[in-house]
Amino acid sequence: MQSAELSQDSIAFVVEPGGSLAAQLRVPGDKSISHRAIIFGALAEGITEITGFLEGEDTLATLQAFRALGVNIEGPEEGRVKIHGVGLQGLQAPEKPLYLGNSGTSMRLLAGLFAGQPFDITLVGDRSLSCRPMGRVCDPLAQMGALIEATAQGTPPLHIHGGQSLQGIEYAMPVASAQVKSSLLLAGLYATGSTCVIEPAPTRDHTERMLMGFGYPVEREGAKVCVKGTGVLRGTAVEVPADISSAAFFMVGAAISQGSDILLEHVGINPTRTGVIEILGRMGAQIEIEETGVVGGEPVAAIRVRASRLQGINIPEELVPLAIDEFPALFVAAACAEGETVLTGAEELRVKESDRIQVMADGLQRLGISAQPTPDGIIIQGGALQGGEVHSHGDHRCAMAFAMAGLAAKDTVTVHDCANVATSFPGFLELASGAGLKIHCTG
Ligand SMILES: O=C(O)C1=C[C@@H](OP(=O)(O)O)[C@@H](O)[C@H](O)C1
Ligand SMILES: C=C(OP(=O)(O)O)C(=O)O
Repeated sequence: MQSAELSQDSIAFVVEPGGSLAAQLRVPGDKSISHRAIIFGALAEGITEITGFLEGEDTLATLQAFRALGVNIEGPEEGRVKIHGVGLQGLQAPEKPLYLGNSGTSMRLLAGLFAGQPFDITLVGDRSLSCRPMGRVCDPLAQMGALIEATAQGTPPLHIHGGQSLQGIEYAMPVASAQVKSSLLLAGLYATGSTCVIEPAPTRDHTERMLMGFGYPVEREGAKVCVKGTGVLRGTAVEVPADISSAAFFMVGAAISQGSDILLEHVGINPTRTGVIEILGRMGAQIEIEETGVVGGEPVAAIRVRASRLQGINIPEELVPLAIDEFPALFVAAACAEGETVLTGAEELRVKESDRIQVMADGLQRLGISAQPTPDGIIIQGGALQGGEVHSHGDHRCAMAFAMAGLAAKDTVTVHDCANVATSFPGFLELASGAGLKIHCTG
């Protein structure tokens, strides 16, 4: 698991100009849903069978964490995972600290779950995860009675002291974060009374949907979602749709390159995730959506995107949480659009796997685009992309966004530090190259 970190800086993507995307393809499984399927499958009574599981480093970190807690998990094999659930009280103390790699979702969700266990656990991460803020979960968890120590800066490692009795709280989140919401709901499974989270804006609701899919009661009233610590999870089948966050690179790539026409199959289009479709649509992208059903409580669709003439826009702030992971790709769309694109209200992007505003602004500038970072967003003037060397700073989403920029660039684009693409999108290079991106890898 640590090999990606050690090999960082050594893997670069090289994208030659002149490519376009023409293919019908399915990107890997949804990362958020895959994490949650492992967590709830482990906590359920009986067997859970997952199909379409994302075999990326982040979700494998969650899977390994539960193996270390004594849960028997078979697979993954071609996206199939079988979990022998141990029930809410069945986890066992791990022998050593749990390494969660690059995965903020694993660290924050598991902090909530482990706050309610009878034993101590330490959670550690890679260099990037070790710089990310954990106070946003540790503070409200402490209000519930949890005992968690972080560094003086509020960053990992987290030392979680077991054996605390948790009480439900009503918590109004200062940031719109599905990770914080989910962390508290997980702690709420072990708390007395109701645990309620109030969202300042809608965030992805996979936790709520999946809890209900496992037969656990969840109450929602407007912006407030509550659980009580008296339920039971029942093992079930979970089919994971393709990840709209991974599909987003192909949507943008097709929109910005002449002659492109791409069909993305079986993509999850949960309305709390579709900001990227809305934003690209407002920019003038030719997008067709054909809803094809509902799997595991999540709507899915085939998404077709063709080469488009994009216009710069002011991105409405209410769309920010609904497209939070897609902004690196959307910045590339903005760089290829006519006129100015302005993003505000997105300071959260500064505390992801990298400071995504700065990293993308630096890279786009190196490719000849005017990209002006602001404290909570960016102002991008569309223009002619040149070739050049850019750095992803170990951030998978920045790496894949820059790779797609190569479709519209006049010359070769080299993207450094791409090993972490495997955290969310194993096989990206092969899939993108098969679709028509002239990409290869060095190192
Ligand atoms: O709950 C989740 O699965 C996620 C929530 C989002 O983070 P925040 O909750 O910090 O916005 C997102 O950026 C992350 O990739 C996955
Ligand atoms: C922010 C992301 O993930 P995480 O917070 O789980 O590291 C992401 O995948 O873009």
